[in-house]
Amino acid sequence: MQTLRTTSLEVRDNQLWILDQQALPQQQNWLPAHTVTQLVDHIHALRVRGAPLIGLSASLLLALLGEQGVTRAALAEALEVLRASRPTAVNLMNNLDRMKIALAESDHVNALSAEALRLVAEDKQLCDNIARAGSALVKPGSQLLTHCNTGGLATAGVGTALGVIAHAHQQGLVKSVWVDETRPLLQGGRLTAWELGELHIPYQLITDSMAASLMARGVVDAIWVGADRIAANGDVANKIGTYSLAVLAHYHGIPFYVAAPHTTLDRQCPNGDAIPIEQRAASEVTGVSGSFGSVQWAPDNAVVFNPAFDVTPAALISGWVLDTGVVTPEQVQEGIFQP
Ligand SMILES: CSC[C@@H](O)[C@@H](O)C(=O)COP(=O)(O)O
Repeated sequence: MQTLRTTSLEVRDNQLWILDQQALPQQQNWLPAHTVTQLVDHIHALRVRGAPLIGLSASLLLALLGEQGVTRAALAEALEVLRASRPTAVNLMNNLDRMKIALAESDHVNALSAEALRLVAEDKQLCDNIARAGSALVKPGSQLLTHCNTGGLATAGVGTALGVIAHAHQQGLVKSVWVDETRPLLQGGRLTAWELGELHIPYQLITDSMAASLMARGVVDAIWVGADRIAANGDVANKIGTYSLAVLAHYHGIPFYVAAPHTTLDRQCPNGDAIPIEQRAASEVTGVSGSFGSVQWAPDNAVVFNPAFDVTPAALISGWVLDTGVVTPEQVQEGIFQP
């Protein structure tokens, strides 16, 4: 396969490499993702993360394994192992459905490579389209708030919600960005803060619990988040804490926008209740770990509940900004996402 490089994925010497998103921003470590076991391990540990990126990494690895002569039966098995690596982000399943069709072709090796490269190129384009569509909603001088990480690290392009913010900033529309640190794994504090710094976009990092008081003070003009799955009724699963922001935005009369590519849509999923929510290890809540080591503050026997995502009901969303344009609440009510 040709050499390829995105912010956090690289194909070099016919092997896949990933930028370790758990070590960022203190360390920029490129790690091998040469086998299914390695990639699944990276995905579980969130070294590879973000809805679009998970799907793209899995597709590229399958294509590379095909080129290395792995049998069609073993590739089919690998595809299912990768599909099961994380349950909530539907981009993984949607991308792998396309890879499965390629795997069934007579020249499956070339078909897999072509499809994986197409998925990467498409994702880049989808991000650009989202950025353009979304920035038209940003008012001049805006102070925006975002949650988790939805930038170039999480996609093959400029990102989704963060892509909108970056594009709007280029147009001179953004005054500054409030970055939720995003407990428990700190994707905001580690990754979004780093990406905004690289892009020279003014930001202030806050703990998640500070968002309400900022809204009350009138210093948040709009909230922009990404999505891991959009159900047919418009309900959205995204990083835990997103729902709280939507409730707060509704109370304070602040627009709440979700930016995502069409690969995040699940028309077969009727509503948010049907979205599988990943539960994660207690250790993520009892302490924190990273390139600096790990710290535990909770008692050893602390009982923990740690859902990675929550569901924001469609009624709290002001607009779904897709690569195809902005979808309004009225259109969602009329069933635009229905199968
Ligand atoms: C463009 S990324 C969109 C979502 O995947 C993002 O908002 C999110 O919730 C990521 O969660 P993560 O657990 O870090 O993979």
